[in-house]
Amino acid sequence: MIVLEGRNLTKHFTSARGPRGRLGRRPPVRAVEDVSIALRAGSVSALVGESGCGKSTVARLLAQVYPATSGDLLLRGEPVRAHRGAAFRDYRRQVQLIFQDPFSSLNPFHRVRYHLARPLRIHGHARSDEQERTMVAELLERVSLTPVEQFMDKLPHELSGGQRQRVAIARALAVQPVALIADEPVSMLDVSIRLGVLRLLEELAKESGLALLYITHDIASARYFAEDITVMYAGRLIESGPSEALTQSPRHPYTRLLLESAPDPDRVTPPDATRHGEPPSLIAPPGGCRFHPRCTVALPVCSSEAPGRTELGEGRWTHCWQAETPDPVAR
Ligand SMILES: Nc1ncnc2c1ncn2[C@@H]1O[C@H](COP(=O)(O)OP(=O)(O)OP(=O)(O)O)[C@@H](O)[C@H]1O
Repeated sequence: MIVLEGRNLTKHFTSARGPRGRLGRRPPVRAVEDVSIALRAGSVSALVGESGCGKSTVARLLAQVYPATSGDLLLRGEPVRAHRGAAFRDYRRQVQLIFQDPFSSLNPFHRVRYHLARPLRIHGHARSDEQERTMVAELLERVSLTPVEQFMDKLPHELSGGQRQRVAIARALAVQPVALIADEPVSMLDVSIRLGVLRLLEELAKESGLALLYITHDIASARYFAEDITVMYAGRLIESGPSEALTQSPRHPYTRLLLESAPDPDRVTPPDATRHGEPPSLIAPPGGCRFHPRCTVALPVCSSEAPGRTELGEGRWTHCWQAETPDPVAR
């Protein structure tokens, strides 16, 4: 069941720097253009792309941290219209965000107990002190911070990075959301503990029926954890499909580049993500397909017209003029 859906989401920011145009206005940063994405109950989806491609902006649009320039949100199939008031607050409760840096999202002066009890109180889930204590303990157990008594009264700085991220996850769960958007949730954590936090998120999605969006620059981890992957480049979606199929036979040259650049223990020479150049500016993105200046198999049409969406069957699609060519790179 689709829990949360963004349809044709577009976000243009007013840029604070750069030259002004003829009317004295600065051109907008076209951070997100025409992004459609659907999250399913009990399922992990991944949104993958390089730094600056607009992933965090998509996360914030889905969580309604700020409004979209255009496009629609649907929660359980119902269009979301409230941008303030009780219905808006309820939406913000149901769609929770987990950030990259758990330290900055926890108040350094408050103990773990406070961080978890506060949302329980605000949303009326705990009606007595005793119920609150029980619920805080349950939340800590759900994120495997046990024995719970050891963690209740800790301050954020007394916890490891992984433990802090688990507290942030528990806090998000406290308000009983239907969707969780995890924006690079492990990229600031020690490599040795990343797997544990990702497994926890996966378990929570499966057991609690949460719809989980895992946002990452690391397509290798997305392949491992997510059922489906959507790839983003310079503000636009370029390819999507079931993780295994997409990573086994990528159809967009950019997805192929991402896979080639991903860490691979069997490869002798180190990968070079910038082999085909750098991502473009989002103030003046290239015309046509935004990837064409970096694409090794670009055709003349790629620089003049943006490719529409080609359905490839079995839940796969891509935006590429050569979508139907089996392997344009190998030609
Ligand atoms: N509030 C803002 N005002 C102006 N420009 C912004 C704002 N937020 C993001 N941008 C710009 O929008 C583009 C996309 O940023 P975003 O943070 O969504 O990318 P990202 O893929 O999440 O990158 P990273 O992984 O580095 O966070 C960038 O060019 C960024 O500078």
